[in-house]
Amino acid sequence: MSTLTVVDHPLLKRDLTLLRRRETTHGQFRQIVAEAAAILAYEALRDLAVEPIPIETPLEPTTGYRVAEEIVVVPILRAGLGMVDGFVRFVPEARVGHLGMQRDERTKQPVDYYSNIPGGIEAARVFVVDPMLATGGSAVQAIHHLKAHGARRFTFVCLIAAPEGIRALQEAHPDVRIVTAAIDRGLDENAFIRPGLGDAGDRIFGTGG
Ligand SMILES: O=P(O)(O)OC[C@H]1O[C@H](OP(=O)(O)OP(=O)(O)O)[C@H](O)[C@@H]1O
Ligand SMILES: O=c1cc[nH]c(=O)[nH]1
Ligand SMILES: [Mg+2]
Repeated sequence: MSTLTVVDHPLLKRDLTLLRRRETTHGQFRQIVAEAAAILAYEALRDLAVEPIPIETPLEPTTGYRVAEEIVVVPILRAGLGMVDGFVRFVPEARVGHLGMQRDERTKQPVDYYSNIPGGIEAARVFVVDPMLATGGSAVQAIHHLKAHGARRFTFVCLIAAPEGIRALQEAHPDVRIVTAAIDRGLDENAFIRPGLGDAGDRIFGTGG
């Protein structure tokens, strides 16, 4: 079974509180999502492989380290886009793929509308980012799609997960590590996470009225 990490950090608790609050503007929301994503990235990248390299300080030769793995970050559009900058600030060499998916409001099933996956993904560490893991349908389908492109090593990074989404993702893809800032109570009749933060995409981009 995959590992599930709930990142416990005081700044993340503060950020999540601001994201949940109704009165937070979309400008503030976007900035806070990026900051929270950076804190999550710090934890998600904890086991990144590094290799020793010889370097010279101004005083003498010594041994340094460089990242020894290919990294691919894949946001699930739209809302996942809000997490990319926070994530890649630690790994500027990462490639970024894009997967466009939108939940059908009636069926709650994800509908694919875009895919652009970088080559060489077979050997890469793939970090799929999306603020919300609700039913899990979007995450499950995204990872099926990436596996069909040859990807093998995954971490799914989100801000808020519902227990239903965690179960669905773990059942469909037991090999995928999940990193989240919070696990909420559950889904409502519209498959929205409660207490949640509302529609993440609309709140990041200022859409939805
Ligand atoms: O776990 P699920 O039940 O699949 O729900 C989660 C998905 O719903 C939201 O995207 P949405 O479909 O609202 O698209 P958007 O990012 O364009 O707003 C969210 O960003 C996830 O991708
Ligand atoms: O609570 C939810 C569920 C799906 N998508 C969101 O943006 N929020
Ligand atoms: Mg949305």
